[in-house]
Amino acid sequence: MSGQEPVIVTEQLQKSYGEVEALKRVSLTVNRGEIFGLLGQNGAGKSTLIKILLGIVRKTEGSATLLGEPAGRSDVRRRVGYLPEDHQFPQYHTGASLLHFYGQLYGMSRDDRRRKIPEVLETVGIRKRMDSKLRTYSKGMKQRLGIAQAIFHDPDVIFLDEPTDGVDPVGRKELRELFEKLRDQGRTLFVNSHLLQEVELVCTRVAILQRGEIVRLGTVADLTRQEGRFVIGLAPGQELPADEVIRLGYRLEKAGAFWEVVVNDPTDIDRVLELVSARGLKLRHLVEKKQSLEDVFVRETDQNAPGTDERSRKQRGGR
Ligand SMILES: Nc1ncnc2c1ncn2[C@@H]1O[C@H](COP(=O)(O)OP(=O)(O)OP(=O)(O)O)[C@@H](O)[C@H]1O
Repeated sequence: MSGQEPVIVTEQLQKSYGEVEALKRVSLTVNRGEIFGLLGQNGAGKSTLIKILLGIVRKTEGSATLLGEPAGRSDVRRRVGYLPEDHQFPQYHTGASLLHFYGQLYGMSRDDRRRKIPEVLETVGIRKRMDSKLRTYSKGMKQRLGIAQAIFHDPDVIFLDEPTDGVDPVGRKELRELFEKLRDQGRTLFVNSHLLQEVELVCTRVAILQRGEIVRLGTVADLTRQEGRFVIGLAPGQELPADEVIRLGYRLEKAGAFWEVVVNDPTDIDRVLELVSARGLKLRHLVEKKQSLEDVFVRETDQNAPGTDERSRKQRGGR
């Protein structure tokens, strides 16, 4: 059952590596049954946040709890799954032997492992290759195996760093469906991804981290809404009375068979609709315009911001 049961909570979380302030008073709550997306440029602090929650890195100030316990406690770690970015599993393993290895680490019995290995590999779509060596796996198959490793012990919270990296579009869709299934089972997913379209499709809420601070936090629907910008379509051959709409004080633009109307307050669209009705016109299409998550991200993250990672500046052309 999903609801308002906090699973990940950080309050005024701060982390410094010497002079570098990687996280500055980050307060965030993720509830049970959410697929939460963490976005940010290289060096924004995403990995630091995940590593503190996993108990790999120590916080400097503030608090971080996972499943109601201070982050990093060993009993909590057993209830957490983690897919690291750029994981390198030893090539001599097969898919099955790798999961035997991780299952042992998780304290699962031999019988349990034997029963669950084919099941979980079926779930991620690589069961047929369970006895092949990893050196024969494609990048997408390795990524699916990484996800199998992260969910093998039925964790309540799953951290996924770039989960669909190297997976083809059909595979990405299958993995999205898997993530939704895990969410429907009441698990909480915390996803770190550069693939903003992916995040937009699968995440319920997202946070944009910039230079250690959360600059935007909300549902994908809220972040991508363009308040007061509507697209209107009328029955074929009908024309919106542009002069009258402009006289109401709104902006109007024709876009193909549609009109884009910009009103001051979203409820003002009712006045345009009244006009449509009063002129005997037939409304066929009305939507509030959206922007992509990528647009929001690019606007929020100043590409030349000082303090972003040297590496990311180089990737952008050495500025
Ligand atoms: N062990 C460390 N010692 C010193 N500085 C560090 C260390 N780890 C991270 N940093 C710095 O902290 C800041 C945040 O880094 P972090 O790895 O958390 O960012 P990120 O958002 O995960 O980046 P990426 O998308 O490139 O993985 C960066 O300025 C980075 O250089």
